[in-house]
Amino acid sequence: MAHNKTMAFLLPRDTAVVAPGAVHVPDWLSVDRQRELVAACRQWAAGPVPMRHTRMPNGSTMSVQTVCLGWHWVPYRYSRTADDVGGGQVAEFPSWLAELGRDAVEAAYGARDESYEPDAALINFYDSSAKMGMHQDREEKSLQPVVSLSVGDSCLFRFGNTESRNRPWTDVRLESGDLFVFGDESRLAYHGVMKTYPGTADPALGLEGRLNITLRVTGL
Ligand SMILES: O=C(O)CCC(=O)C(=O)O
Ligand SMILES: [Fe+2]
Repeated sequence: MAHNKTMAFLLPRDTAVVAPGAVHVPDWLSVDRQRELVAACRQWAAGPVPMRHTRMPNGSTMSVQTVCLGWHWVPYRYSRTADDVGGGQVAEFPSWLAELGRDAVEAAYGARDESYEPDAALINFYDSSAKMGMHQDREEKSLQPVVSLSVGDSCLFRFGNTESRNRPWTDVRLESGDLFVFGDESRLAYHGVMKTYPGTADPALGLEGRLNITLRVTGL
């Protein structure tokens, strides 16, 4: 009762193992790093392949807008050229981003793995109404962990199980600067973004909406 709920944002959030191999590391990225990522995402979104709403096999489009690095993802495969958006060559996967991925895996699992070499990134932009349904990241031939970085508006991230898109799941609020890594037994767990919380981003980021960057090892 004495606890003042309105002050809850001042409390540091703890690292949490959400499921075996699935780790949430709050506030992992410094604000400077977040600003650098926002700038990088703006560049990637500008080309050579433009950011777009991915078209699904049934003809609908995703509410999220996406641009890829290294390999272009279309449901449900990777390719080197963006055949659904002009056919351009996908931008290179930068070595600094792979290094950030190794740092992320180390932060989540407590052990460094120099052999972790992500070669594909999906840059997702969520406007105030965008979300992403429960799905598995399973187009990769490798079961190396997926690294997820969040910048901008907070979101309600749902992390489920490997069997189906249904319960049990754990709801996690991902905030700007948070890291989420899922590998090992959780690598093929269903997950999704139920909603974002518009206007929760730090104004210092100069970003309206939410950016999420996932790093993957395609094994291709
Ligand atoms: O935006 C997120 O936090 C998750 C993105 C995601 O699951 C994906 O790109 O496959
Ligand atoms: Fe995913």
